[in-house]
Amino acid sequence: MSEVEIEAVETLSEGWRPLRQYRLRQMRKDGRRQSLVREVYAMGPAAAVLPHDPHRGTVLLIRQFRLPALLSGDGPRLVEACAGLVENGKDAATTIREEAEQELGCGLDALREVMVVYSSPGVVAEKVHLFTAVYDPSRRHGPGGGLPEEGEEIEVLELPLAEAWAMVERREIMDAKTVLLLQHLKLQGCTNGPDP
Ligand SMILES: Nc1nc2c(ncn2[C@@H]2O[C@H](COP(=O)(O)OP(=O)(O)O[C@H]3O[C@H](CO)[C@@H](O)[C@H](O)[C@@H]3O)[C@@H](O)[C@H]2O)c(=O)[nH]1
Ligand SMILES: [Mg+2]
Repeated sequence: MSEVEIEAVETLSEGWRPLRQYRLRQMRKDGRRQSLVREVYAMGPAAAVLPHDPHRGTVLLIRQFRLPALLSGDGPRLVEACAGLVENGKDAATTIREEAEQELGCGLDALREVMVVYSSPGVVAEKVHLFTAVYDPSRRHGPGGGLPEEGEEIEVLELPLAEAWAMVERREIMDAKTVLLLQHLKLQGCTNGPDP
């Protein structure tokens, strides 16, 4: 008998993404088995990128409407790294280049995958691929803004890395993937590293 046995799966909701309830048997460390019921929001992978200009020490971020943040007493707009859901058989790198075009109006140069993180592993199956990228101001060819037909209204922010980090400390940036990427860049220095 394996460590986890799923006995039944029920789809509770077929909304934007399915919400499923799992009934399972799980082995504890002492060998005893316990029955559990767990609900999981069935999200696929996602990707996020923090573009930085090593010559000017700046980063590109976005500000967009986020209902869950509003419901938790913040928002209604959060400052975040550009991000998107990985769909239609694309890989994370292709997805994030397209999202950068749509949301930031910017082409990306060297792209580096620095981490893969679960965004909320107790509830959501989503893994987020976190990238840094070098950008040059000459690659900013449009206003960005996202897809109005999907309700997106995205403001692009270009800030010195030090100012973005000060916003984390003032709790003006509270999105986990964005904090991780800013911290990574702060630790490694806003330099122009080679492609992997
Ligand atoms: N969250 C959510 N989005 C919806 C829904 N219906 C439509 N959408 C739209 O689906 C699009 C998703 O846009 P992407 O750019 O692909 O994703 P993202 O919102 O930037 O992705 C980020 O948020 C996700 C949660 O919504 C995260 O899962 C992901 O990691 C990332 O942080 C948005 O236009 C959003 O408005 C809904 O019920 N829920
Ligand atoms: Mg997005």
